[in-house]
Amino acid sequence: MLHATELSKSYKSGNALHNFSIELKPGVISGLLGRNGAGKTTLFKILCGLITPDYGTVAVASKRAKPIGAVIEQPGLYGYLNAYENLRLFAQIQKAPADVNSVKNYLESVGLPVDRKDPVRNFSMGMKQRLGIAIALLNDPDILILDEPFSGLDPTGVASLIKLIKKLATQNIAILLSSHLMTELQKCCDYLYVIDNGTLVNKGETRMLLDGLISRYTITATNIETSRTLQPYLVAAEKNTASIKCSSEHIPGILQNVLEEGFAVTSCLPDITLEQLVIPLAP
Ligand SMILES: Nc1ncnc2c1ncn2[C@@H]1O[C@H](COP(=O)(O)OP(=O)(O)OP(=O)(O)O)[C@@H](O)[C@H]1O
Repeated sequence: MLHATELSKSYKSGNALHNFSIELKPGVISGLLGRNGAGKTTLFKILCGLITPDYGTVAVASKRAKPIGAVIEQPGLYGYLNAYENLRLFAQIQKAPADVNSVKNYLESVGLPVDRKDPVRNFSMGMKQRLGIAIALLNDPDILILDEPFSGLDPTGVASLIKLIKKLATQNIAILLSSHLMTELQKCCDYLYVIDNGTLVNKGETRMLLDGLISRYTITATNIETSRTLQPYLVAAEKNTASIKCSSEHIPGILQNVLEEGFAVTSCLPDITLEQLVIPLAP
C-alpha cells in the first residue's frame, strides 16, 4: 500500500534520515521506535508529502485522492471550538461530508461523546488525540500516520487509544505510529521499525523481534521471593517481585510450577529496553 525506498534528508545540522526504507500494508499496525531526535517526525513528514526527501521515493498504491491521514506532532485543533465544531470545520475545509449525522458518526467512531459542548481546550490529551484522529480519518484514508500518539496520556488513556488503533486496523487501514517508548508499541504493533540517528537499525514482526532479545522477565506475586521454582533463574528479588533470566520458551513451564507452588501471579513482564533494539542490522 505504501512503499518508501531509501529515503534520505539532511539539514544544516546534519543527517536527519539516511537510506530509510519502510513498507505499510492494509490492516497492519507498524511502529516506529526511536529516541528523541532519531528522525521519526522527519520520516513522517516525508511520507505525508510535507517535506521533500533529498533522495528516495514514496510510492502509494491507492484509488483515493487523499490516501494518507495523519496527526503529526500535536493535533492541530481550534481550542475555542467544541469537538463537533472542530470536526465540521475540518470536514468543510477538506470537502468531506459535513452534515450533522456524518460529523456525529466521526465523533462516535473515535469514542468521543457527541453531546459535549465545551471547547476542546478543556479536553484531556487523550480526547484531543481522538479528535485529531477523527480529523485524520475524514477523507476515509487507506493509511493513518500518528506521531507520538501516546505522549502525555495516562495508562487508562494509553489503553483506550490502543483499543481504538486496533479497531481501525480491523477496517483494513494501514497504520504507522511512533514512540520513544517500547511498552506502548509492544502492546499494539504487529511490526516494528527501530530508528537511530536517522538510520533503520532493526526491524521485524514485534513478537519475533522481542522474543529473540528478551532474556529477563519480572514476575509479581505476594512473597514471590520465596518461590523454589524461581531460585535457579533468579537475578534479583524483592518481597513481591522477582527478576529472572531465561528464554521465552521456558516461561509457560516456570509459571505453571510457580502457580502449583501456590503463588497467585499477577503479572509476568518481559524486561526490554530501547537500547537492546538499537543494534545495527547486518549489511
Ligand atoms: N527543520 C529542521 N531544521 C533543522 N534541523 C531539523 C529540522 N527538523 C528536524 N531537524 C533535526 O533532524 C533530526 C531528527 O529530528 P526529528 O524531529 O525527525 O526527530 P524525532 O525522532 O521526531 O524526535 P522527537 O521524538 O524529539 O520528536 C534532529 O537532529 C533535529 O534537530
